[in-house]
Amino acid sequence: MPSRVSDAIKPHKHVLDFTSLQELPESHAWSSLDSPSSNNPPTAADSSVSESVPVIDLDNPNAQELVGRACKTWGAFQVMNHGIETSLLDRIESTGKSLFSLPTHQKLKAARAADGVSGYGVARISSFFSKLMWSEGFTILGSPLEHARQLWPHDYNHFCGIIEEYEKEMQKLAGRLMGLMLGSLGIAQEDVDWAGPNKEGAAAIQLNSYPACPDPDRAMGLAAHTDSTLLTILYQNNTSGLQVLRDASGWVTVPPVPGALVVNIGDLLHILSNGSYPSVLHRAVVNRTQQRLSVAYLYGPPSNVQISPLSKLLDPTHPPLYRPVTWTEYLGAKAKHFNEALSSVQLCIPRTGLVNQNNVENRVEII
Ligand SMILES: C=C1C[C@]23C[C@@]1(O)CC[C@H]2[C@@]12CCC[C@@](C)(C(=O)O1)[C@H]2[C@@H]3C(=O)O
Ligand SMILES: O=C(O)CCC(=O)C(=O)O
Ligand SMILES: [Fe+2]
Repeated sequence: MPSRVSDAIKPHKHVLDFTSLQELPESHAWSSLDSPSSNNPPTAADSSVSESVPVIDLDNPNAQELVGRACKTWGAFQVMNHGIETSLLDRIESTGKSLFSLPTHQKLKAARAADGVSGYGVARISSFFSKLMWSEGFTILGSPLEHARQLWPHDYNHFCGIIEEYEKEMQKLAGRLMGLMLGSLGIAQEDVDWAGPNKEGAAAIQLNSYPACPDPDRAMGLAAHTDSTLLTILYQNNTSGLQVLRDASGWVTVPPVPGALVVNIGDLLHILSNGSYPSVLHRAVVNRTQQRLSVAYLYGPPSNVQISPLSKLLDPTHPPLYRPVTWTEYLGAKAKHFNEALSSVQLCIPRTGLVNQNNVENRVEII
């Protein structure tokens, strides 16, 4: 076991053997100078907030209306009766745990390539910060087979089987949630050609592990970000850590609710809804005693589809606020501009807030 911080960091430029550390290394100690204020670790004031993200029963006949309200006001909610078997959630949790408990040298055999998306490594948003995050992740885009073979040369099918089943079930749930979200905007899912029944979106799975941390108040599990997705479905184990930013209340913890899944709005739904359903800034904080595990299902449109504000939501007083983008193009903008990506695809808005009513083509004009 390494006794010095430098030894614990050595195996790979940015991956720590977290278990060997008794104190927080400087490389992982966040202060207000290291990040914009919205990224600061929580303060005592944050935990005094009483409001919390809505928990919606999908069997409730008013589910669509409740989803719409949550999307408008929170950008996130939790769902119950979502149709995903508890045993599948248990299996994804335990396979995630077994992945992250492999020795560091073994995990590094499946390291994400510098120009790649899939594989093991630190949070990809790390490059935007001077300090490192107290977490490790494993991203799956497409088949996990090659990486699974490197992690478990004799037993890779077990992992691949669980991932395949998880993807299939999550794809169904994501389609159902898209239907509710579009319905709550007054739009039939069938009217959006790439979102109709039997159409499959694209998706990635992100397994996150946040080890117990010797100095949680100065560490950051995953810094504040929005997802580039239409929507993200997050399974979190029974340890809290996820927080969403609510303008009036600051950072609000999304407590683990047994059997529930967290849903959050990503930037592409923000664009599609012309800003009616804003993507939500969220982050993960860490704690002193327990490892936390989360699994994000990042759901987007088929990669070649151009996403732009839905025409039914537009009129001369509601001009399109964003230009069309594909998911691939938007991920490029995110990699370059990070949390400024959404503004990078924003169209000019009238300075007066008024639009020339005679402009029948919905072109935005500054008057
Ligand atoms: C499809 C994707 C969304 C994502 C980038 C990725 O290519 C795969 C990982 C995703 C993730 C998960 C953690 C937070 C996030 C911002 C990141 O750095 O990697 C998201 C990306 C995203 O939504 O932009
Ligand atoms: O672990 C969490 O609670 C958040 C994870 C997350 O935001 C992500 O993977 O995009
Ligand atoms: Fe996220």
